[in-house]
Amino acid sequence: MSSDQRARVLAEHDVSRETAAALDIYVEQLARWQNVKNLVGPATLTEVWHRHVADALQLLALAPEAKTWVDLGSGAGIPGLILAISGRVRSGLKIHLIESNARKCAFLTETARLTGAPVTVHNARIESVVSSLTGADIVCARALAPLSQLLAWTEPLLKTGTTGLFPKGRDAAAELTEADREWTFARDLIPSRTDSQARIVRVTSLSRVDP
Ligand SMILES: C[S@@+](CC[C@H](N)C(=O)[O-])C[C@H]1O[C@@H](n2cnc3c(N)ncnc32)[C@H](O)[C@@H]1O
Repeated sequence: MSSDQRARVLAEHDVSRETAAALDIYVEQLARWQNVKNLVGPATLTEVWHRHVADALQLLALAPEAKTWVDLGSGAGIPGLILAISGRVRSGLKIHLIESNARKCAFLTETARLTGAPVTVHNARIESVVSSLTGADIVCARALAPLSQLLAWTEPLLKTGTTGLFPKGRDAAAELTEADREWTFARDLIPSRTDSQARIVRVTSLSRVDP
């Protein structure tokens, strides 16, 4: 991992020294657990600041007032745990991390404890807990499922006022076309700051297309 990359990401996102220290703990933990638990694609570890930290931080800037977040399929905490570490000084911030894999949940719980990140880790399947989280300001998910599946999982939230922020790669347009067959929703396509081909799809006001 290059220290240039770290410095660039911290400067671009105006990260305080305290938050940088907490993000360092996250990166160290990721490397330590990766040796035995294989949490992220091994090739991405050398670019963790750009591929994972910066990719997550750009979401926080899109919803600066949001207090309650839900991150689906958190894996190694991307984006949810990184957001919680970075926003932990914001009063009232709470991020729910939903992850079905127990060893990933152990990583999330331990790293949240070490960094003071305000998270609740749900070692559960999305479909069994998401309905209990209505009222959240934001629901997000990276690298989990096509948009139509994300909308199906998050329907209870997105039809009751929650905003969806879904980072997508170059297939965003095709995923929107597919989702439009079943769903009606307002959307913005926000250019990603980490990949010129990628988009963050912001979704509000979801309802099912009338049969
Ligand atoms: C490809 S990984 C992506 C992890 C992370 N969001 C990222 O961007 O690196 C997808 C994660 O979602 C979890 N997952 C998949 N289906 C799930 C479900 N129905 N409920 C909860 N977690 C799920 C998997 O265990 C895995 O950790």
